[in-house]
Amino acid sequence: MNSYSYLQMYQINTKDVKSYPIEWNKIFGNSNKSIVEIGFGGGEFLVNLAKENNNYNYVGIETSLTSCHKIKKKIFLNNLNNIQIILEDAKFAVREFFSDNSISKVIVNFPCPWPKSKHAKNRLFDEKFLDTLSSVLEVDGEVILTTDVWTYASEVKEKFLSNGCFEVKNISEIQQLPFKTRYEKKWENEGRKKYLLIAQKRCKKEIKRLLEGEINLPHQKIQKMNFDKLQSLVGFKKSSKNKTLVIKDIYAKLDGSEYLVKVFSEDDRYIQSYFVDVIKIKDGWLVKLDDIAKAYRTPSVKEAVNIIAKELEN
Ligand SMILES: C[S@@+](CC[C@H](N)C(=O)[O-])C[C@H]1O[C@@H](n2cnc3c(N)ncnc32)[C@H](O)[C@@H]1O
Repeated sequence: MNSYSYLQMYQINTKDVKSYPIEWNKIFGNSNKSIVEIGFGGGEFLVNLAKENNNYNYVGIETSLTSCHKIKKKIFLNNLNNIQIILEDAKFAVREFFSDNSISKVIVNFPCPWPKSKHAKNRLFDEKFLDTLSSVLEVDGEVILTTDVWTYASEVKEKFLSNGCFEVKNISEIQQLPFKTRYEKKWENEGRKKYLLIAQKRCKKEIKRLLEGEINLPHQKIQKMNFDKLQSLVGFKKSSKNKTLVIKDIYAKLDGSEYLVKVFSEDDRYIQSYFVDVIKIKDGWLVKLDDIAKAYRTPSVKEAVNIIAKELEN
């Protein structure tokens, strides 16, 4: 193996999964429960945890590609087979990729508290995410949060209490984490204190997932294309309660046999940008989600394919 081959390993390509939620026990080849770390940063905590206790499967979720590269190197150097990582927003990933009652612990070390109200939408622990946690954690499963901001710990505690499905077991100052993280060091150097909050699941809320079961490539066939409509699709916008889609642009193949429609869409605050392909076939046109620039087949993505087909049908 050359020195960078590990970059192809340990990461689930979540857009290529055949059905959701992901069957983690098949991936790990055992029946262990999962421990999930959100925002693992340099990966120090998750890698040491996985080294110490082999009775769990460990899944790390990050939005930073650099962090994913860093942890993969550590997993490889430690020869661990009990960690997989996901490059994705944790609010989406925890809800869509984990089944009910399947996680033992969710660990979050030093998340950004996003204190300004204009950034509130970036905060991890919102009402919907707490509902997700109540669903995916096993009974008595725990959320373990470490933060350097006391007001943040107190706010999150209040959110857990008002959710009604959690008992807050602990909220206190701690001296150190079992394994030091990069941000723990950083805040220690600045003389900041550390606080630990543990919330334990007591009951479960029903949640609605966007991706569930087998996900087929959305497609529609049309007999005859209205070429005037094709041009006017740019700028098309449709919004409903939890879905928005906007057609941004259209690219054509020189011989006119294929068009790529660039779409932005949003489901429940999860934004995706992708292409819908309109291709000439023997007896008409095929409108389908382009399978190269991958997108999750969420309700708004399926709707985009249907709307484009309907608008273009002559
Ligand atoms: C302040 S750093 C803490 C990193 C690490 N836990 C530590 O203690 O050193 C927060 C990390 O969370 C990640 N992050 C932020 N929002 C996220 C989200 N919605 N889903 C997954 N990771 C997220 C960031 O990329 C960043 O690496």
